[in-house]
Amino acid sequence: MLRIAVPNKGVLALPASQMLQEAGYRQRSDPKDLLCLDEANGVEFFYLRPRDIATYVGSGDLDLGITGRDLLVDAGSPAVEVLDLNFGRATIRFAAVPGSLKGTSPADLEGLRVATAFPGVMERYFAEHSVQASIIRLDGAVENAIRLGVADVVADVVETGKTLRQAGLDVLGEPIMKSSALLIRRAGDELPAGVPQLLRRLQGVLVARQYVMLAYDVQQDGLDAAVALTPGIESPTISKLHREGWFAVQAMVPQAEVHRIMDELYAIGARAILVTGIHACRL
Ligand SMILES: Nc1ncnc2c1ncn2[C@@H]1O[C@H](COP(=O)(O)OP(=O)(O)OP(=O)(O)O)[C@@H](O)[C@H]1O
Ligand SMILES: O=P(O)(O)OC[C@H]1O[C@H](OP(=O)(O)OP(=O)(O)O)[C@H](O)[C@@H]1O
Ligand SMILES: [Mg+2]
Repeated sequence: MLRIAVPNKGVLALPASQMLQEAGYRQRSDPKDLLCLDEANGVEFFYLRPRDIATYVGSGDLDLGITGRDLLVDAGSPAVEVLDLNFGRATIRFAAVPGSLKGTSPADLEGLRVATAFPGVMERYFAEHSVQASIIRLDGAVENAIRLGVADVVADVVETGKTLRQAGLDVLGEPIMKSSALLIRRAGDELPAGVPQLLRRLQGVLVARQYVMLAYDVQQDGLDAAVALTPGIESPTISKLHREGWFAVQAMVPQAEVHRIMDELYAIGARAILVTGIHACRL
């Protein structure tokens, strides 16, 4: 039985469970449940704080886990990324009252007090940049630390930047790190049986979310140009229409580009251009 840690609360909890469900796994029906057995797939899911997940996986007590890259680095536990799950995207950034620091380079933080919920990430960062700063470890609402006189600078999660703006702070310099939700496992261990199938399923969900299926009709003289616009993954499917000289084409295209591609197909004479979603796939 594969044992997998899933965030029980916070911003990663819902998208993690949704992704597992889309991959065909059973998930808890009650948000208070801390365990869910998916007997049919041979997996047991444990719902844990995302901050603790790397610890359980690094110790080998659980086979796999879903957590943020920043939380994995912060834990300093011997766990590594298996797959980027493409949700929970955020950055960790420095922020301060505008004009309160000498500059925005790492050296400008020398001797300052930095409040953060990511002390492990910050220790690594300061060691790499040979900067001596004092790290004030807080649990949350870190932006308040400057106003309250506890710190000169904060290092916190920034997604939209709204929280910082509302606190009257400006980001400083480049992001300290970019994070997203990852599937992680213990470093150095062989992958347990059942993991390759789980990976194929999750990759199937990632692809299904990023691609759509495009179908259209085009005449013989536009076919080469149309195929160049929609090369698909292997190659597009082309079938003859009943009407002489016309063809039907089907290909997967990236969702983000579908409207540009439809415009260009239309311009070269393609018609009856239809887009449909993909629910799941194995490539
Ligand atoms: N807007 C966001 N706020 C906080 N964390 C975010 C956000 N977007 C993505 N994340 C990621 O989510 C993870 C933090 O999840 P966690 O559940 O600990 O935070 P939370 O949702 O702020 O919960 P809590 O504040 O109750 O601890 C990190 O990996 C972080 O990078
Ligand atoms: O850039 P934004 O989109 O504003 O999001 C980032 C903010 O959201 C999170 O706070 P949360 O609401 O989880 O409170 P917390 O600080 O108590 O964890 C995070 O710690 C940042 O403060
Ligand atoms: Mg938070």
